[in-house]
Amino acid sequence: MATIVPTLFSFVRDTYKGRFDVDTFEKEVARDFDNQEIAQAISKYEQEAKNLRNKDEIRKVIQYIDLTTLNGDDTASKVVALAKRAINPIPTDPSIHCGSVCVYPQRIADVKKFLTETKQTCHITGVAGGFPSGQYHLKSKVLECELSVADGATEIDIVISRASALEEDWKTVHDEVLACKKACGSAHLKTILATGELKTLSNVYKASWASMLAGSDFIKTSTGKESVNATLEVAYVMCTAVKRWHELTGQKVGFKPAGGIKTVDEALAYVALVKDILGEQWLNPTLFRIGASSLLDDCLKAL
Ligand SMILES: O=C[C@H](O)COP(=O)(O)O
Repeated sequence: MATIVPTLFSFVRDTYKGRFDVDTFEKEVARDFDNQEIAQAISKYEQEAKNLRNKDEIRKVIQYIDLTTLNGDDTASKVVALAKRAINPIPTDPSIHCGSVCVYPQRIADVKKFLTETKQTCHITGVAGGFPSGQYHLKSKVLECELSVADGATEIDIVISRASALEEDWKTVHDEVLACKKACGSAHLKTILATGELKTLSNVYKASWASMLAGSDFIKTSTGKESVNATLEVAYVMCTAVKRWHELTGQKVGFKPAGGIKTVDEALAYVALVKDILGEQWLNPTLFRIGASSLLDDCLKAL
């Protein structure tokens, strides 16, 4: 029975793939969150982070990192230096690699060229689809995904339309993610909810659900450009949605907190949260990443 139920749900999901039924969606996402319960869970995760702080866990954190630079003054030499760091973040231990190197679309080809010339491998994440605001025509979002994959990105981080989310137009949120998913081909799609702009936890849950329905391989909290980025509170809500999705479909969607995570202690609190809500099986770079530009520095200091 345990295996039949996910199979049946997978059948239902696949039958309706690409179609968004508003009534079914509203029924599934109608739920409240108990702020007190979330606050208690968060203080437990912060406490557990202190217990987790050891060299083995820090090495694991390094492997979760999507090592990021997303600046207007990024150049080929800067992203190549970052890729070298992502491939060998601990100079004395060549067995450890970051999850990926994460750059703007115009810099993807620079990283790809370096990897080809040096015969090295590393996942390349390209932010695309109107990153960071999402305030662009769908055609250009889709084109950006296609061009990024053509340049060598193996993973694409897109943003949802916050305008549509705030207008409760979840069908448009879903349909845009679906269009980008198709444009990504075999590249993994991580969908950024930009939770700091979604106003309510209920919207965070709905945005998570619409993104997973549209085929996202990961859901990600933030771009790093909002005034409020990753928080344990939104992580709790997003992982609850990922858990529910897994119960219904048998599919494991990844989770990526990103933006403002700078210290080992902060990163380990997310590790404790994922372990508690989704289980140990999520704690590997296939299902858990941390988007961060400076976290690696603190990890190396702590080793
Ligand atoms: O996706 C990754 C974020 O943009 C990184 O944000 P951060 O610079 O605050 O670490």
